[in-house]
Amino acid sequence: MKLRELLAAIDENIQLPKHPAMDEEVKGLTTNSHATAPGDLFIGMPGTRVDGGDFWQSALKSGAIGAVISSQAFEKHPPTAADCVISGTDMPKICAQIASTFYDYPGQKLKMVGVTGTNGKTTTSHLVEYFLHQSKLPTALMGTLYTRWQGFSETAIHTTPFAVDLQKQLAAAINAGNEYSVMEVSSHALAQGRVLGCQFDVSVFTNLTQDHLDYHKDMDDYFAAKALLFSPDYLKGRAIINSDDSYGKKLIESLEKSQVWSYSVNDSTADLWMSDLNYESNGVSGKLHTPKGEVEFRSPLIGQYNLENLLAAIGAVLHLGLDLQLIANAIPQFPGVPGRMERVQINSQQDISVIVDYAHTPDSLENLLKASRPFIRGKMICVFGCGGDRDRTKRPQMGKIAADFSDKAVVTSDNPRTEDPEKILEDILEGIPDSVNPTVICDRATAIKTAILNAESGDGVLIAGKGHEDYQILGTEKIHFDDREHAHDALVVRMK
Ligand SMILES: CC(=O)N[C@H]1[C@@H](OP(=O)(O)OP(=O)(O)OC[C@H]2O[C@@H](n3ccc(=O)[nH]c3=O)[C@H](O)[C@@H]2O)O[C@H](CO)[C@@H](O)[C@@H]1O[C@H](C)C(=O)N[C@@H](C)C(=O)N[C@H](CCC(=O)O)C(=O)O
Ligand SMILES: Nc1ncnc2c1ncn2[C@@H]1O[C@H](COP(=O)(O)OP(=O)(O)OP(=O)(O)O)[C@@H](O)[C@H]1O
Ligand SMILES: N[C@H](CCC[C@H](N)C(=O)O)C(=O)O
Ligand SMILES: [Mg+2]
Repeated sequence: MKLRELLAAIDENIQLPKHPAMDEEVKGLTTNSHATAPGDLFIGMPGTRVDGGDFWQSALKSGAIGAVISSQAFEKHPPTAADCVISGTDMPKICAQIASTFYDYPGQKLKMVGVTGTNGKTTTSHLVEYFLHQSKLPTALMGTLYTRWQGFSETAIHTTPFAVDLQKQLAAAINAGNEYSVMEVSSHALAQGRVLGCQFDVSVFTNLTQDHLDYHKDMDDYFAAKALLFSPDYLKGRAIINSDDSYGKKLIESLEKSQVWSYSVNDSTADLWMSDLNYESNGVSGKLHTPKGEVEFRSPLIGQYNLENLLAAIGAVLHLGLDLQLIANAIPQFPGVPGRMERVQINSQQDISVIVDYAHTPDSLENLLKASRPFIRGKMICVFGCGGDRDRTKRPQMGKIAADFSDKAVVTSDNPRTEDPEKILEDILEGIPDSVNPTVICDRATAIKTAILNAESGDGVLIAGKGHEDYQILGTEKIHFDDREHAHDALVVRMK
């Protein structure tokens, strides 16, 4: 596509330069001046540290045929007539418009499900993917763990990719024969307009509890970002919303009634709800009521929160036309999600249960501990930490929750990033009452080993915070680290 045609996609009133590059073919798009290849169009994005537009000269030097940048960057570094530089004001929107046009509007062609909320996005989107696959509908999944579809899987860098990568991946998904896409949409992505240009047939809201207050000003600001997924810019179909959540209720009130299917674990006024509930140590069973009929099912997923994820996913796929009985029949075989309540079991003689889980917020940690209690005969030992360079206010809260809901808290490092790991531990310990005596071991490998070796027969060791992650970020370095491997090795030593 020629640069002139591509820029016509921008709905802002921009001034196009009289430059021969305007009639050149654009070979690719980039938002990173360091990764610019000859023939690219460089899009300068204002970030939290710098304005990418300030680097247009470097991008042109690397072979970009042109650059689209913010008006601030344009004024700061005015181009000459020899440079093909265009300026605009709403850069996220401009970037999304260019990216979706360049990749031929994949976000409008696929049937799209977007899942947002503080917790449960990865689990819910895996359930949606699973049900669509059970119905033989080719589906792409994008989220925290990976972008994948049949025959393809790539580890994700962000939960929600930036616009250029996102549109490129959606186009690749279509090329590979996919008709559906289910994606986690983070609040960062919504605040930064990463998914503009996508039209969602279903938008799901799981819940809103504290996280990311390093990035969002306060909870209202955080909620406003999440709520964008339900605005006409994004949502073209059905909103599936958790009405047991207070922010979910608020969201429902802001939307047309006919647009929403609410879900609740026990409120019969919701569109999807459960009766005859029976929580068991290895799952939950009950009768599901939906706008498309009623059905009984048994789910292998533990805890009320996973039932909520299931209701959200069922609502989404019912709206897409899947058969309710087929869904109910498929639930018992759901294989689970890596790093979510994942058991580490080395053999049948193992005398303690060990579970790795991605709980890294106050709410998810509390949920994990409450949901695990019924199937642990002995004491519940919770190994956890908090990420560095992220919301600090959740640290003492998580400390208090671990103290309140487990029998032994083992406080350790998560991903310290550029913070002093000992300082993060201090922040966590501030929330732990004086009457409680936690074990504090900064080195995560040692903490896991100590917890597993000191546990008594029948105890349960819950290792929270990193789930599927196979790395630890220390400073700016990323080392290989997998909770499951460390737990496995410690169990081998224990069972010798
Ligand atoms: C807060 C946030 O989203 N930050 C992202 C953002 O970084 P930033 O705002 O600091 O970017 P910046 O350094 O100011 O640069 C701005 C622009 O200038 C460009 N640039 C910069 C320097 C240069 O020399 N040349 C150049 O072109 C950059 O490529 C960028 O496009 O843009 C970077 C590059 O595109 C991202 O890698 C970075 O993600 C950071 C690493 C991150 O950790 N993000 C997390 C918080 C995140 O997005 N998480 C959510 C999930 C949250 C959840 O669990 O719900 C996610 O969707 O993954
Ligand atoms: N619906 C839910 N409500 C509360 N907690 C949940 C819910 N679903 C999962 N959890 C807990 O939160 C953790 C993370 O779950 P999941 O990965 O599905 O959420 P996510 O929203 O994708 O998280 P992230 O934003 O970090 O990608 C799980 O390991 C579990 O402990
Ligand atoms: N998506 C989450 C990941 C947190 C995982 C945890 N292990 C940490 O490093 O804090 C975030 O961006 O806050
Ligand atoms: Mg996720």
